[in-house]
Amino acid sequence: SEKPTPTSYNVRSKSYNHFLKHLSDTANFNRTFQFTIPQAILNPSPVTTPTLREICQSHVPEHILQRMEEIGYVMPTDIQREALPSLFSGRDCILHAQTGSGKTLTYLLLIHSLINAGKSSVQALVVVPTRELGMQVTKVARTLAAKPTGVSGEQKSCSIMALLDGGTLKRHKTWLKAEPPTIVVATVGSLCQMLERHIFSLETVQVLIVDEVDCIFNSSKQVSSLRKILTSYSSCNNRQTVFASASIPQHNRFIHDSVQQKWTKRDVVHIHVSAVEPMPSRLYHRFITCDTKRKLQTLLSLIQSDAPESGIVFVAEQSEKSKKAGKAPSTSLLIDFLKSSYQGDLDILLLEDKMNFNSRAASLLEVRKGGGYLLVATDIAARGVDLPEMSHIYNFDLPRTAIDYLHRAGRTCRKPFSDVNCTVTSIIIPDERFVLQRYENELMFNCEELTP
Ligand SMILES: Nc1ncnc2c1ncn2[C@@H]1O[C@H](COP(=O)(O)OP(=O)(O)OP(=O)(O)O)[C@@H](O)[C@H]1O
Repeated sequence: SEKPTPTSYNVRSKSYNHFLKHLSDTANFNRTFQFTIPQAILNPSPVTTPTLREICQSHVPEHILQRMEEIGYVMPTDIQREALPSLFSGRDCILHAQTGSGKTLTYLLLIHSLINAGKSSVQALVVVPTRELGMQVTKVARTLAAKPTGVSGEQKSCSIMALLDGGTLKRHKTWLKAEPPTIVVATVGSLCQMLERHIFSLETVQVLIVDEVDCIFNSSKQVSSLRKILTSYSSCNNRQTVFASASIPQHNRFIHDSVQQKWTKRDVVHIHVSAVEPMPSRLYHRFITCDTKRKLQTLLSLIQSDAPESGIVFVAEQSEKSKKAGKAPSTSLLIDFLKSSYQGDLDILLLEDKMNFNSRAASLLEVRKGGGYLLVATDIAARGVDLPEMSHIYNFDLPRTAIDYLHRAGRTCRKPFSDVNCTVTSIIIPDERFVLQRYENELMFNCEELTP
């Protein structure tokens, strides 16, 4: 008998349709080639998109479906439409789709199709790379699990624990002993600590999600812990495993490794939406060149002329060399400069790795209140954080890699079904033009030059 092998689906994007149209034009013009495109591709019969309810109907409990609609999730995004049937069939899955495409709701609906809130055991685990993303996933999960308005009933709603770096593990220990939560959202470090101390086990976990999986596998600090979680503390045969990210470099290699290393089962399915368009098409990319000394002033002029609804100014983390030289970090310089020179209405906030956890949480709480702020941040804000009001991204320092560019840019354009355009502007020195060009080639986008 044949062994099942990984499957890869590429969901056709707009550009691919353009390509087909081009082929068809060429074929009609140059008939001697007898080149025909099947009618089913050229004129596909109109298909009505099923609603999220229709996709989830026989899998997800009714109160969750009601709640989902109450929040405003009615029609599925592409990744939800493509992935949910495979997920409900029980297959392990790699969710690979643009930033802001709705991967979180996709895996939360899977979780609700599998868990039983009446049972007192940890049944679902979501592993994330940062505390910030963990806080956000927990919030979305709790919002979805809350009782819909007007529904009283005796039904027990599931409890969700956030087990994140910087939290008080003592309180979690008591909670886990008294009544284990149904879903745990955890950062790799905190989870491993709990598992190593035998405070809880993954024996009862039916579904394990790893969000921003490439980010975790890229970090030498986190990778060995994640391997232990996937293979020593649990087995892929006893759970359904889902990996999610907008970027999975060398994904064929990654899928191969996932099977070889037993992170997933052999028949893992790779669902890749918008394979030829890695970033949302509503994003407008620009760059402006100036010398290092003019960067602050250039940023200020841009902010004043753009008047963003909300924006993030991304700054590189301070290098060891600069720290040793006793220099102030760029984040502090930038915050001081903006506070003293910016005359507009936006609140200026800071989010960086070296802030203590309470200050980080306070900054995030502030930005989640809605628009009207300018967040100066390191790449800690670049992964997964969902701020739907965000209209402008400024790369004060160019990201280190094309993948980092993609995730920074992806903090905008986060309203599915919206046609509002958002802008990413990189402030570069002349030598960096070549680097930005490389990102443009790799991510297939076009960056327009602004003249000062
Ligand atoms: N079916 C839907 N209808 C309307 N809005 C949706 C739907 N699904 C998700 N959203 C909204 O889309 C936004 C982006 O979703 P989400 O944070 O899950 O994106 P993501 O794919 O995880 O992005 P990233 O890769 O950046 O983490 C959220 O504000 C979410 O509420």
